[in-house]
Amino acid sequence: QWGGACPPASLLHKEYPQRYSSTHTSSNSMAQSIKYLGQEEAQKIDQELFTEYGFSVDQLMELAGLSCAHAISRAYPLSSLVRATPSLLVICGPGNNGGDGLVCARHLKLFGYEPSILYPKRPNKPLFQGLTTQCEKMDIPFLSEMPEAKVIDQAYNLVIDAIFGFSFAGAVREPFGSILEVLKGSTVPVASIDIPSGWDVEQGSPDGLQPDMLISLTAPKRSAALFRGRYHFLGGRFVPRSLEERHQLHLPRYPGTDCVLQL
Ligand SMILES: NC(=O)C1=CN([C@@H]2O[C@H](COP(=O)(O)OP(=O)(O)OC[C@H]3O[C@@H](n4cnc5c(N)ncnc54)[C@H](OP(=O)(O)O)[C@@H]3O)[C@@H](O)[C@H]2O)[C@@H](O)CC1
Ligand SMILES: [K+]
Repeated sequence: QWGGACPPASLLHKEYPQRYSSTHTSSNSMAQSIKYLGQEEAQKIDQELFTEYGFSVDQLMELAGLSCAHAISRAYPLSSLVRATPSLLVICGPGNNGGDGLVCARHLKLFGYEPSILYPKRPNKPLFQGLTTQCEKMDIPFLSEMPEAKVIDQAYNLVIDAIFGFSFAGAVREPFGSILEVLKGSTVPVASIDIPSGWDVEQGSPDGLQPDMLISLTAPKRSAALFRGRYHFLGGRFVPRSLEERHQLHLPRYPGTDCVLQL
């Protein structure tokens, strides 16, 4: 099922009723196709948000990370956790996906969870240094190394995968290759931010990580059509309508004031 050059077209679109749309020209009962983005288009939209629309990275990262925390607390409410403490392991990579993970960890702490962070490759930029300090000041522990799979199984309710996002390419380099191998050997559910890490953004990965949850930011990427976990959420409710229309994203309408939506 993964071997072709591209996932079958039938997998790239899903039908969603436009229940909350007030401006769409079709009737409320008509279904609309959400677009699954290629890597280049995802990066182009990202750039347009900054250059044309005047957003800053930290603004969108805050909204993205906040929406991930909301989605996670919907799928795994505190009352549903199996361990005695509401412990979470958040693994952050070297790019903006890792930044989303730091923001998400901070909000989850405010929601009552007990996150710990593994952040093995830290960019030397004020944005990431600030996000790290905020987590430290909120008593979120930073681990010095990746725990073994059996330790993860005993200690944590959920792993949040904020290792790679839509700029990932090529074979996974260390230390992330070993980290992903450990995760594959663990039985704790994984919630992936934007892309299951290690997956090709468009083609997925047949023997890669198989997360229980995927939170697609802005719009799902093509590989999301191959996601087989229980929870697929859309987050990042910051896309201006004109940008959505230019790229024909056909986003489903978020309910009320919610910043996430289950697909
Ligand atoms: N508009 C939106 O939707 C918004 C999106 N946002 C978020 O940003 C994410 C995209 O962020 P991004 O562009 O910084 O890329 P991302 O994938 O995190 O990291 C790339 C880094 O990983 C590394 N690396 C790459 N390949 C590798 C390999 N094979 N093996 C090992 N390492 C590898 C490489 O680092 P290097 O090793 O070169 O230092 C590179 O710098 C997006 O998915 C979403 O989560 C929100 O924050 C804001 C609004
Ligand atoms: K990820």
